Amino acid sequence: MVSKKIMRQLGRTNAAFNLVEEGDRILVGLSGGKDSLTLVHAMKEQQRRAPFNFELIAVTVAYGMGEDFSALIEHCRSHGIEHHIHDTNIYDTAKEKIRKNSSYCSFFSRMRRGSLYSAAEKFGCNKVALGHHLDDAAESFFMNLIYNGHLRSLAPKYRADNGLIVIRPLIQMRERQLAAAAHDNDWPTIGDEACPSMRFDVKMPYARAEMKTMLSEMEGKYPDLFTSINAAFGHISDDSFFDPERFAL
Ligand SMILES: Nc1ncnc2c1ncn2[C@@H]1O[C@H](COP(=O)(O)OP(=O)(O)OP(=O)(O)O)[C@@H](O)[C@H]1O
Repeated sequence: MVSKKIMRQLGRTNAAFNLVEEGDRILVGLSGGKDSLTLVHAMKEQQRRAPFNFELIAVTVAYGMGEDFSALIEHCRSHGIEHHIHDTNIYDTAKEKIRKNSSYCSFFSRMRRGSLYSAAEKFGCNKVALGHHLDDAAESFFMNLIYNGHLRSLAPKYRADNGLIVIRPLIQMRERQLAAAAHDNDWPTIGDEACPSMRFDVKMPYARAEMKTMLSEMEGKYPDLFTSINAAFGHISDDSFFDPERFAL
């Protein structure tokens, strides 16, 4: 069961950004981690409660490295969640294509996103739901600020180049809330070891880990940090920066 608090926040985020709409057929990206498992259960509950109809299917992208998804398949079956494994050869492609020193994680993330989009087409879905949360949005924001010189985060909803709408229903929730949901329900979660980048002998993505540490130190000092980040992401004075395209005058 997904907590009332999560369901309430899901409802608020949905209402604010019009995420799920009548007649949608939504592909939920299910890695089997705590976030996407919570997402699929929360959306299933939302489907039961919504005064309008929409469809949900969960899809797991397999990288072609002999993953064992039997526990995840059984979990979905026993909870009445339509679930498909989308087979790919991303792992082999990575071995051939990846440039030296490029980030394995971002390579896999790009390839996986492409596969999720093809799966959405194959299953006739108009939206793709991802399990990113507020901690992800804050980490992305600071990574973009510090490493790329770009003010940028993760949108709750956007249209991809191919026309598909991507939604992030958990984007205003804390990672620890989602971890607690998975733990309290005893869901069989797949951890980071499932990411194929772990199989390559390269530097791990330190940047994100560093941002996590930095944010947790800041939160120690400013306990309301994430409440403020959530508010700030919704209050943007874009004419107060230096972007010539955004000057109000
Ligand atoms: N192998 C996969 N198959 C389908 N969807 C995926 C897969 N990996 C990630 N996703 C989707 O992309 C989102 C973001 O992926 P990311 O790798 O940042 O998170 P994650 O740490 O895998 O999250 P989770 O706790 O859900 O596993 C996930 O929440 C999920 O919706």
